[in-house]
Amino acid sequence: MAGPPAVIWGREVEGLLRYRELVPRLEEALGKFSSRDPAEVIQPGRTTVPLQKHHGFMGLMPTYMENKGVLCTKFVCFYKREDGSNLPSTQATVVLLDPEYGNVKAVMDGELITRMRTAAVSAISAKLLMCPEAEVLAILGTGAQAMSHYNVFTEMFSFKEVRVWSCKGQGSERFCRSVSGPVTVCVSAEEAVRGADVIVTVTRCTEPVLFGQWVKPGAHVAAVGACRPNWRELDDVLMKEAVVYADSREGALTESGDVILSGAERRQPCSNPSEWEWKMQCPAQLVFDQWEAKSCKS
Ligand SMILES: NC(=O)C1=CN([C@@H]2O[C@H](COP(=O)(O)OP(=O)(O)OC[C@H]3O[C@@H](n4cnc5c(N)ncnc54)[C@H](O)[C@@H]3O)[C@@H](O)[C@H]2O)C=CC1
Ligand SMILES: O=C(O)C1=NCCCC1
Repeated sequence: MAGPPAVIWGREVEGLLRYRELVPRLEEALGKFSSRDPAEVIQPGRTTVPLQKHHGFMGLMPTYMENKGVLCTKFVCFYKREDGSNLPSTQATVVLLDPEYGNVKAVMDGELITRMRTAAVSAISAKLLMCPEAEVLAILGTGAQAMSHYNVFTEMFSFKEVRVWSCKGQGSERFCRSVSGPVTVCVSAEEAVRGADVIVTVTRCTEPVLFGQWVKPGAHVAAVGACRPNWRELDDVLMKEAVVYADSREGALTESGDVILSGAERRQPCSNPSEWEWKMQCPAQLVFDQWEAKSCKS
């Protein structure tokens, strides 16, 4: 009989995860996912259950990597409510199973894993797509994702300035206290993004906060927050002007309100894969993984 699963919670996860190890692992996993070889990665689109009464959703995210012998699933709950709760608006649990017998090997707190995984994937997209001379990073949002994005982007790249903005200044003070480097707090999203080389959108808004007319040509946008088909962070102008990339065409077309509602033109998969084999190209330059979007305005 299999022994009880290891339980890896909070601080223990914190002590184990480092971007310098996570980023190369994720790059490898993204490459395998893009190869569409079922022995490498099987990752169906996520199943999402609305928690209407609580203004939230539960997503079930299973993955199997046969060659690596990894079978796992994440359960993630995310909420839109503003009830003053101290609990994070995104909570997750990761369950690791033995693929041979199905017994549970480990149960892990997935909150930090979600924060770090998401930010690391945005940073990987920037590594591949942003202009190498990028100097200014702008982050829209000041919550958990904003902090993890600040951490990995400043660890991996040398920006001269990092700007941050949040709706009604919410959370800006806490953000500045929590991050370990310099940051400029902006009074409007426009002020934050004008002239920025890299823009990260990590808000919980459902209407556009980032407008194409503010974004400088060649800027790289990692649009993370609008992960429901009726949520937006980017306006139609940006979506139509940029070039859109996705590593899961299906995921982007099922979950990304920015892709679905903007009516951005869809082209056939490109035949010149870079390090990842991008599966979708649109006139705007946006990268979408199953749960997020990144863009580069051409
Ligand atoms: N693509 C992905 O893989 C992931 C996406 N997300 C999504 O990213 C977003 C941010 O997540 P967290 O940082 O964990 O949330 P959070 O609750 O910690 O932070 C949300 C931020 O958005 C701001 N905000 C809320 N309403 C706004 C509005 N109307 N306009 C502008 N700003 C507004 C808040 O002031 C706060 O700064 C959420 O929508 C979440 O669902 C989260 C994790 C992974
Ligand atoms: O982990 C993810 O992927 C999430 N996507 C949407 C919002 C919650 C977390």
